[in-house]
Amino acid sequence: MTAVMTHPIRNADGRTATSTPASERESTASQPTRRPKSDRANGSDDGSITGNITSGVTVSVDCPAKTNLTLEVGPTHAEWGGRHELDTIYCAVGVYDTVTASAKRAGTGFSLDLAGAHLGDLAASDSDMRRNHAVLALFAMAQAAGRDPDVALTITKRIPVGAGLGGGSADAAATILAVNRLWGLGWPIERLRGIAATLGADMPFCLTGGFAHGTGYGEQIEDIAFDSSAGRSLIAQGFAGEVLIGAYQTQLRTPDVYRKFDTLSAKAGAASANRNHLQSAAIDLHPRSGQAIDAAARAGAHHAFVSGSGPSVVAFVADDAVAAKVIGAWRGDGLVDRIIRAKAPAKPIIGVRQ
Ligand SMILES: C[C@](O)(CO)[C@H](O)COP(=O)(O)OP(=O)(O)OC[C@H]1O[C@@H](n2ccc(N)nc2=O)[C@H](O)[C@@H]1O
Ligand SMILES: Nc1ncnc2c1ncn2[C@@H]1O[C@H](COP(=O)(O)OP(=O)(O)OP(=O)(O)O)[C@@H](O)[C@H]1O
Repeated sequence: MTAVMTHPIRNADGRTATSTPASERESTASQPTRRPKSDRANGSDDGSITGNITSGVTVSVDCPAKTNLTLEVGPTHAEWGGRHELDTIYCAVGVYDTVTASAKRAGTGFSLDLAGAHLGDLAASDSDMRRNHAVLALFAMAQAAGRDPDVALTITKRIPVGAGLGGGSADAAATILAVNRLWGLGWPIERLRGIAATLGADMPFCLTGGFAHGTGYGEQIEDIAFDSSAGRSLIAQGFAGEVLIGAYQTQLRTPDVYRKFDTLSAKAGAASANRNHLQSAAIDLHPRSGQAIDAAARAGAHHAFVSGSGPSVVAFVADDAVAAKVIGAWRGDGLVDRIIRAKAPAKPIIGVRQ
């Protein structure tokens, strides 16, 4: 489904919606795991080039999904809106949403065109495009830059929605990177992270991807270079290479999973034994995720766990033979609804075309 929503900022009534023909939906669905083509020739990954390059330019950002290789959940903090203290190792996984941004005529506001075969609750008729994470990111950038958000955004979604894979955060991060380039702002990544942190815990990480250590409520990011000792250690432990994502039609709401975590922790009175402290809560809410983890482990996956707040399951596999066994187990017993193959760790890719 493709929805086109137009919200001129000075005239909030201009809202239209259209449907995409089935043939187009299929073509989107047929390439969910392919690494997108990119044009890296125009600058670095952080979008840090300067100059006024708005007119006739389309900036395209392919932003990967995220998972958490470890996720330790601490106490809540009132000053973070009741969010929990976290200590996490983020890893970007190479299933990419593509966000494009191009300038619109001054004063005409933004538009959002959303495409993809698996849009989850974004496809609901009452879904408010003004609350889309990409649009919130556009507005935050416009406010910070003192500009009107006269930008046409398109999002091709491949990251499952409400799946614990940070899809909304990826789209917001992609929008921030795209607008930084489109408007020729050339702001460094630290400044972009500050803006992203006002929007969500995962968004600062999604600006750069790869591996990173996250603290605070998840927004304090320390990159882990692949060739650092921490990066080499993660790779040696098997947290790199081929990844299988077991995805579901069911979405889990992140606040519900944290709430369940709080309830379970209060009952158990002890920290979780899992690398992902939210895993038991996600499995409690969605038992098939637990069955898929067990099956992947039996089939020989290096690591299999709930991704973030779930319900998706991520399995790192050493080679095609193990991948085939995991896929066979998942399909044979109907333990997941959809399987996506990807590589990790991944990085956002920025392209510019005239
Ligand atoms: C589960 C993770 O994806 C792991 O990286 C994140 O903790 C959630 O990231 P996110 O969706 O970007 O989080 P936010 O949009 O900031 O918060 C959504 C909701 O998740 C819960 N939340 C999130 C982050 C955090 N450190 N503690 C929380 O309790 C809160 O209920 C919050 O209202
Ligand atoms: N661009 C977007 N992509 C996906 N979801 C979005 C987007 N904008 C808003 N949302 C809403 O955000 C909610 C969470 O979707 P998302 O795919 O980001 O989940 P998630 O990966 O579980 O999030 P996280 O793990 O970061 O908490 C959904 O209910 C969805 O409607």
